[in-house]
Amino acid sequence: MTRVAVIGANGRMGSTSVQAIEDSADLEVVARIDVGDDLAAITEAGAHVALVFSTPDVALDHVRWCVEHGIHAVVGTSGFDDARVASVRELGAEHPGIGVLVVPNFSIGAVLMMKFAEVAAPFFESVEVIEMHHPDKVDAPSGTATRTAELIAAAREAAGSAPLPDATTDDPDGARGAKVAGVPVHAVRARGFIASQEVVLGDTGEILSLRHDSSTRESFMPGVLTALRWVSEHPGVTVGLDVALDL
Ligand SMILES: NC(=O)C1=CN([C@@H]2O[C@H](COP(=O)(O)OP(=O)(O)OC[C@H]3O[C@@H](n4cnc5c(N)ncnc54)[C@H](OP(=O)(O)O)[C@@H]3O)[C@@H](O)[C@H]2O)C=CC1
Ligand SMILES: O=C(O)C1=N[C@H](C(=O)O)C[C@H](O)C1
Repeated sequence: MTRVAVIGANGRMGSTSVQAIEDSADLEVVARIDVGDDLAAITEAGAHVALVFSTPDVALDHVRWCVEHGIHAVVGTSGFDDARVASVRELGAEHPGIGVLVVPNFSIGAVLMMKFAEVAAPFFESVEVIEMHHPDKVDAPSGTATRTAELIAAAREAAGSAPLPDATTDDPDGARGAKVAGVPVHAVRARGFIASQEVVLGDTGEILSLRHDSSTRESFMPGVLTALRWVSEHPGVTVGLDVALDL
């Protein structure tokens, strides 16, 4: 049995993950950490792997604590940007046996949507990302949208694509969205959504829409379990579930 500590265990994703881990045959929850709990409970419980679903303001501290204490970490918290990844990578060099897997989105469908967007991006003149989430989400744009925009930008740069066409000169209220790696990203927050994203690719006379919807948090659980099984066998810092899925 792989012994798992869940950090942010009382939250929406933490509590759903606790249930999924308990329902699996080969993983067990040995520590449930939330606000006010001492992280020492993780080592005292003999955890092998920590699943981090705490809030973006504290997740880096949690991951660093895990690496320093010889615990592999799967990071689900959003906002884990390049600077945070670099900080963990630097720390990880002092703990070479430890694996850290940062996963912007655990849903297999969302991972495929990001991959399809990366493949398609150089073939279209225009591309924009629209992400839609529940209004209790604290960060925008979503980690998924940020990762998607970065993958799109890298694919277009590698292919030598032209800049995205846009004649807008007057946009005092930011109606054209945030620019992530140069790609427009639009964030919707509305009751009824869990997590959705549409990548709109346009060229003369055609539009390709790549849309993914998670309507329950259970949609993330196969990816969470895959990541927990994968991480201890893969030392170093890895970004994206696509790597663990051999995509
Ligand atoms: N990678 C993926 O596929 C997915 C990622 N996410 C991301 O996961 C993160 C969590 O999302 P969600 O579960 O909806 O959010 P929640 O706010 O429901 O859960 C976060 C939990 O972390 C707790 N927490 C806050 N500070 C600490 C601390 N210092 N120590 C321990 N626990 C702490 C919170 O407690 P309290 O409420 O008391 O502050 C809360 O219980 C977000 O960044 C979200 O974007 C979400 C869905 C899928
Ligand atoms: O907060 C959420 O709910 C989600 N957060 C992640 C993100 O920011 O991309 C993953 C998913 O979109 C749900």
